[in-house]
Amino acid sequence: MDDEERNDVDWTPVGEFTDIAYEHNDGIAKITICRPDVRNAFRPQTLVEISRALEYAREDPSIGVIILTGQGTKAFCSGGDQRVRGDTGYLTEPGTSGAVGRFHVTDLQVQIRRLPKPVVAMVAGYAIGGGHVLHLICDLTIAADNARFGQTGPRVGSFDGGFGAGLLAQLVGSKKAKEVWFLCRQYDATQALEMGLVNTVVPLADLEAETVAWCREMLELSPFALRASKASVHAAEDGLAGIQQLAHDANLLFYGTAEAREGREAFKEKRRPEFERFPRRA
Ligand SMILES: CC(C)(COP(=O)(O)OP(=O)(O)OC[C@H]1O[C@@H](n2cnc3c(N)ncnc32)[C@H](O)[C@@H]1OP(=O)(O)O)[C@@H](O)C(=O)NCCC(=O)NCCSC(=O)CCC(=O)c1ccccc1C(=O)O
Repeated sequence: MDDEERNDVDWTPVGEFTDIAYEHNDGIAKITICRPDVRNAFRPQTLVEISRALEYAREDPSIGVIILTGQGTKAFCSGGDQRVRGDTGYLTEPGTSGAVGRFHVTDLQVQIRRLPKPVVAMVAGYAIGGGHVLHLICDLTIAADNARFGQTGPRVGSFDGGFGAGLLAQLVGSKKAKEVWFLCRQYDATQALEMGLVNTVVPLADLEAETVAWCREMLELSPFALRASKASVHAAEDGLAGIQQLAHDANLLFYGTAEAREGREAFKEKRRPEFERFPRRA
């Protein structure tokens, strides 16, 4: 199978992008990093575009699940594009005197983590460095049998003390996470499955069909229960930010009750709310 032979679904492209493709089909959005010449390394533009696409998918009520992937079969993503790395972070206009860089990926990681719809990493080939962290952040990972995983930070002068270390340690244990970061080895798909890094490993030829099948299974389920399940898993892990997400989701539901509506209507009608009509539940 060559690089262009992975499409099993009749995807509809949406929007104008340079570094990614945004497509959808029947409730599923697919975001593809399209920089295969650099193993789908991301530059700031790539991350800004992924962020925009995630926002489209979030706001589109017909979308229930989002797939994040890389173009071709050689890589999901090889992390930050080292050619545009400057002394102040990653640069939007390298070579411009006084250009100030930053880590655009910081906000993107949080966006994926907080996104109230499941995000599935569909990994063929390398998920390396910041690309490995991207798959870690996704809610599920479906790996092709040619997938290879690893961090390279200490080799290239970088580290990720946020989700890249913490989430990894939660998934594979502290000793193994240190091994991943300290030795910068690569792990094949079978090892990744044994470590708990991925949900399943499938033949490369079946990757998209299998990922879409997982997505369709989720689309059969209650969207709000999926949203609350994601927030519930993160509630303890993400501290107050995790509790905030779950609590605000609970408030979303509360808004639909007669009790909450009474508060809103009483305010608008400039009268005392009649909360005594509602039970003080045991
Ligand atoms: C991914 C490889 C293992 C693939 O190897 P191989 O198949 O043999 O292909 P190559 O011949 O090596 O590569 C082909 C071609 O692509 C170019 N390329 C590959 N990766 C990158 C990259 N990341 N940036 C720029 N260019 C890349 C490569 O140079 C070749 O180009 P030619 O012109 O054809 O020579 C292997 O390629 C590899 O190991 N790549 C580097 C992986 C890496 O070190 N990535 C960067 C890690 S650091 C990072 O991702 C920063 C992320 C981040 O933003 C961050 C933010 C906040 C806190 C922490 C972090 C963090 O560090 O994660």
